[in-house]
Amino acid sequence: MDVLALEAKTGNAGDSDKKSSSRPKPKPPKKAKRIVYFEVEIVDLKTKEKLLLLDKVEPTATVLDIKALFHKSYPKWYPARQSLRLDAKGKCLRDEEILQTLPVGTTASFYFSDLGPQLTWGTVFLTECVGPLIIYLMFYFHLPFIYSPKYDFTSSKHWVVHLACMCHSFHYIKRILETMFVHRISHGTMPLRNIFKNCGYYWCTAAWMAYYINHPLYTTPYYGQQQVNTGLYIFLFCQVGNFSIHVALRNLKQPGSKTKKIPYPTKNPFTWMFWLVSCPNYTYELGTWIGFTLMTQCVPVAFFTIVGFIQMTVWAKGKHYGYLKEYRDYPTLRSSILPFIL
Ligand SMILES: CCCCCCCCCCCCCCC/C=C/C(=O)SCCNC(=O)CCNC(=O)[C@H](O)C(C)(C)COP(=O)(O)OP(=O)(O)OC[C@H]1O[C@@H](n2cnc3c(N)ncnc32)[C@H](O)[C@@H]1OP(=O)(O)O
Ligand SMILES: NC(=O)C1=CN([C@@H]2O[C@H](COP(=O)(O)OP(=O)(O)OC[C@H]3O[C@@H](n4cnc5c(N)ncnc54)[C@H](OP(=O)(O)O)[C@@H]3O)[C@@H](O)[C@H]2O)C=CC1
Repeated sequence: MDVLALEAKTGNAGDSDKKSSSRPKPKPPKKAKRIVYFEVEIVDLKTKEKLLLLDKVEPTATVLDIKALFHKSYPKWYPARQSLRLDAKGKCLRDEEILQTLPVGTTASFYFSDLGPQLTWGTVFLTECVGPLIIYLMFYFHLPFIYSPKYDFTSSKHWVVHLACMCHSFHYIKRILETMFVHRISHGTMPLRNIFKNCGYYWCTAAWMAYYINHPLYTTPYYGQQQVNTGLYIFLFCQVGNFSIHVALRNLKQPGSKTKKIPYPTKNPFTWMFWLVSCPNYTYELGTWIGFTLMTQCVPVAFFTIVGFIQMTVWAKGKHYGYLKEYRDYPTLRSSILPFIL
């Protein structure tokens, strides 16, 4: 059907200057344009066993189309679970790549590997953020069986404890809303194991932080109100900064698009950090937790800040080197996460 449609277009274009002649000349017979179909072989990456041979694949088929055809023969491997590569040691092909633009002849071999069970990104983000929100509040309200029974449902006498609860809740509500309304995430899914890693980290550290901050014997910061206020200002400043970067990153993509671009500062001064670092959202996230550590003066919060910083540094470096590799005109002043340092 595609062939016919193509021919009809070509035929019409040629006819346009013949319209002026009084006696219509007989049309030349249409030349059938031959589609060169591809033969696609799918081989198991580990065992090198041939799993499937697709013998008449359209050249315009995408990697996702091939995954769908493979899924028909192997129902347990739905497309999001499949990784296809051209080279056993190469990178996974992206779903939107087109067969005829790949560096293959008309016979293509793909190496298949199973990525394991997958979850949507939204599910993971929401689960990892709703948990800390609820867990923290359970400690804040002194639910039974957490502290001594005489403290059940009592309220702390320290203003900083209430402020910390507001800040913590605000942070996770912001992340939930951003997941729902701001981020345009391009990966459809991520490995199921991530939910255990991420939720284990977020939920356990939230409980650990909340236990100490809301403890009836909690000691307020050493430098008093001045320290709390400084921490609060840093926290709020960085929350606005982090949100501004998320909006700037969102605006780089059209809805539904997966195309990434070099992010640049916008009119919003909080995005000017893009002059100095590749991932200012991580820089602001770090600042948020430094502010919270200062405000609460609590060791588990400092631990959470350090682990998050290490993880974000690893990701930021990966993204930074990815930008440098992909874009020759990438701004050279930028570091990964900490201006001029890291
Ligand atoms: C008191 C108690 C304290 C407890 C403390 C515990 C401490 C433990 C420390 C743990 C720290 C954890 C910190 C987590 C902080 C989380 C913060 C967040 O909320 S961020 C938001 C959530 N984001 C993430 O979780 C990021 C997850 N992303 C990924 O994992 C990867 O992006 C990806 C695996 C989904 C894709 O990787 P990518 O680099 O984009 O793709 P590549 O093509 O380069 O592939 C690399 C490698 O991964 C394999 N892969 C790709 N896609 C998948 C997939 N969907 N499922 C499974 N595997 C996938 C691919 O095949 C490659 O494998 P390889 O063998 O190298 O070929
Ligand atoms: N406290 C902690 O320990 C941690 C907290 N976080 C928080 O979670 C937030 C989200 O984290 P994470 O998902 O890793 O952030 P990313 O910066 O990887 O992604 C955020 C969004 O921006 C998009 N994006 C990123 N770069 C580009 C680009 N060049 N062009 C177009 N779109 C782009 C992403 O799309 P795509 O899907 O295409 O990548 C995604 O939708 C962080 O900003 C931070 O606030 C994150 C890690 C650890």
